[in-house]
Amino acid sequence: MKSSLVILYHREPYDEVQENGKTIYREKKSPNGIVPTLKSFFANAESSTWIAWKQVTAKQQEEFQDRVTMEGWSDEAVIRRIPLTADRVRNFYYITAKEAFWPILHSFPEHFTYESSDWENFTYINQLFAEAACEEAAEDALIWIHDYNLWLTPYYIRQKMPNVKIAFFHHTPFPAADVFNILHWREAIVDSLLCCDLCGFHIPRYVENFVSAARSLRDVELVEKKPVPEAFTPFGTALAEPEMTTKLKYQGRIVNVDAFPVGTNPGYIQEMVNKPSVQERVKQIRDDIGDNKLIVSAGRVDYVKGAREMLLCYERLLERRPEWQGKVNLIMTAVKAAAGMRVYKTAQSQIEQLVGKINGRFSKLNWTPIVLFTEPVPFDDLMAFYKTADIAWIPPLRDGLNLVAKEYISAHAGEDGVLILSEFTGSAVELPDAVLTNPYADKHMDDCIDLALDMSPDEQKQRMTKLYEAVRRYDVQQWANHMFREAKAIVAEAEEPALV
Ligand SMILES: Nc1ncnc2c1ncn2[C@@H]1O[C@H](COP(=O)(O)OP(=O)(O)O[C@H]2O[C@H](CO)[C@@H](O)[C@H](O)[C@H]2O)[C@@H](O)[C@H]1O
Ligand SMILES: O=P(O)(O)OC[C@H](O)CO
Repeated sequence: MKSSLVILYHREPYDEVQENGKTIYREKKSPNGIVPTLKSFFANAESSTWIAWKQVTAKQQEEFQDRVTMEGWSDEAVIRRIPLTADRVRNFYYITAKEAFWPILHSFPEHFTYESSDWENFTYINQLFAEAACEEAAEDALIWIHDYNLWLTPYYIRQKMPNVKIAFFHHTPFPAADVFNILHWREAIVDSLLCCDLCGFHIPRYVENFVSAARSLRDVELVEKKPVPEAFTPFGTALAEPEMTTKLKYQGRIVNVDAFPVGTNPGYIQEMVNKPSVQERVKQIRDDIGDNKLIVSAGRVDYVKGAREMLLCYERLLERRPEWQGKVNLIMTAVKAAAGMRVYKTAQSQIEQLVGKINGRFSKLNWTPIVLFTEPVPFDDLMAFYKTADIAWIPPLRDGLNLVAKEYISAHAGEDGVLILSEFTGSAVELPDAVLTNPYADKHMDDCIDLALDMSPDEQKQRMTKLYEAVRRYDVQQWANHMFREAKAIVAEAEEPALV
């Protein structure tokens, strides 16, 4: 049976492990916010397919099962796997995506490496995804593609299925045109994105960046521009935009562009936080640290995440305000996206060295300033950290959105807590009641941690109530609904008789 919804995301929605000679599918452990987001509505969807790659050996390839279903999910939710050799995965994901595209997307051109990239392999794998999508999709299906790893799939799909609906969502930032255009393959990428019916981004700034990149390379007509929706800050912060393009025209086709930031699931997070096992963990942590202030900083190891800037600021805090020595604890998670990525080695050793230095310098027999986790933390523990923490410190130099901010807010349900959030995360333009910080400015970082540590319970509640409202108003279901609504509107638009 063909699917009415086909999702393309490069990762599979589960970890496949062998236990006692049997294949077991387990919840993913990696610190990736996209898989749980997509899974939350895919698992119950009717006639849907998720397409991902799967690394295989030559032997595994012989008896490879390309379509699987998950226990507890709808039988009509199928996972279609594309078998790839280790070499292809390495060149596609570890190198071309992470060493060439990632630094450009996050405006770190100094990390961009052209020589090692394998564009041919990238194109080939994108073609495989496109072919699989066309095999799975019904004529009137919606094909929803996620992230830059699959930048070229819209082009190949459009060639085979000229009338199918294609939507693309960017989970990362989209950089300014002068940074994007460093990519040698920029025309092919833009041509492919212009084959979509809808190109979605987290925030208006990324939409505008995409539009200016597209217009710098192709003769694209700007059809419609509007003031940004109320949910976004229109001015006054680093990523604010007052207006946003909503429609482009290229080679006779309309390309809708839009900003709809991914949401979290506040109800589920509340349920998790209130579980007896999590409550017990919260109590344990509190018993361990007493009245100390607890700061949590959760995320993956990445030079874009601002871990170095945060650690240096924390060190300055302990120097500047020695009264906090022994009175504050920082729990930090810095987990690799996948094992063996050379691009993150420096970032990881920098974090480990700095943590070692700060702990070595300030620890007392009964107090260690930082506890660092470099392995994935079980979800229950993460929830307990969020709930216990007086402060969540989220300092990225760049981040598409940042779901940890929304998860922390949800865990506190508008009651208490302080969120320090970098202005360079997409979520900053949705969450103006956070303590917005500029991780490029030491003094500003210092002022923000002081403000957070000294904030009165009244001010905490006032800010967190508004933050919780924002997170609940636009949760993960709203995000998916937004997308499906737009897809429907596209059909209606296409079916409207032409004006004569
Ligand atoms: N130590 C740990 N162990 C286990 N899990 C952990 C963990 N630390 C964090 N996590 C979890 O991992 C997720 C990370 O979320 P992010 O928003 O940072 O997304 P991510 O970087 O995967 O991807 C991208 O997609 C998302 C969603 O679109 C964007 O917010 C983001 O900017 C973009 O890079 C969170 O859900 C968090 O709970
Ligand atoms: O590195 P991954 O596989 O966790 O994926 C990265 C996301 O797609 C970033 O937006």
